[in-house]
Amino acid sequence: MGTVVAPVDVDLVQYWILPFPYSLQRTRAGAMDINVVNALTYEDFVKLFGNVVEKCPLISAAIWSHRPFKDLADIEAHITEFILSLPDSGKEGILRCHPDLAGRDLQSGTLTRESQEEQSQAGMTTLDSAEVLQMYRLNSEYKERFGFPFVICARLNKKADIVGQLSERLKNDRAAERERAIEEVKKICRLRLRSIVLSDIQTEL
Ligand SMILES: NC(=O)N[C@H]1NC(=O)NC1=O
Repeated sequence: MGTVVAPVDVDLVQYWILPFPYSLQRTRAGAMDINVVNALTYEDFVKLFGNVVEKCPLISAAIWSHRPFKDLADIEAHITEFILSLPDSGKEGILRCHPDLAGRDLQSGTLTRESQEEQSQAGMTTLDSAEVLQMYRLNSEYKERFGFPFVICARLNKKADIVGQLSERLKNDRAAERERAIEEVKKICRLRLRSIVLSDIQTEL
């Protein structure tokens, strides 16, 4: 592991991120020790950050080349740059890696851990049967229209907002909606990154 360089006015505490065998060190103020992240092999980096964009470990594998990172924001900036450099088909590919909200993966228990937590936080796991049917119909209509699933940062939206936005965004044209959905992917990514390295800090966008 690399040398730990800490500001003089903070204590470093050991911080375990399960199931990864690393103790990332952080300051009392919550700042990540970027040196520890920069010392990760690419295998471990991808294990740790591989799902910050849902089911797209290629992105963290790609941005590992940009080490050393200055800080968490720098990692995020490289992820954003990578996503924005993709052609439209690549951006739509990223969207297609996302599970529907309240969809088949949720019903069958096959969501990723992150997505399960997010969907649960947004109330998607406690819908009644009429609400599940409503989500199914809106998701199907959306996919039929755009060819990719409706994506929204579930941790920043409650059930009613999600239904409202799903209906509203159906009115967009495909290009505008692709960009809108990628903005949501960036928000999801930002919160996932923060919860990996700053799990006790309240986050806001
Ligand atoms: N479809 C969709 O928005 N999926 C997601 N959103 C989110 O915050 N987590 C997800 O899996």
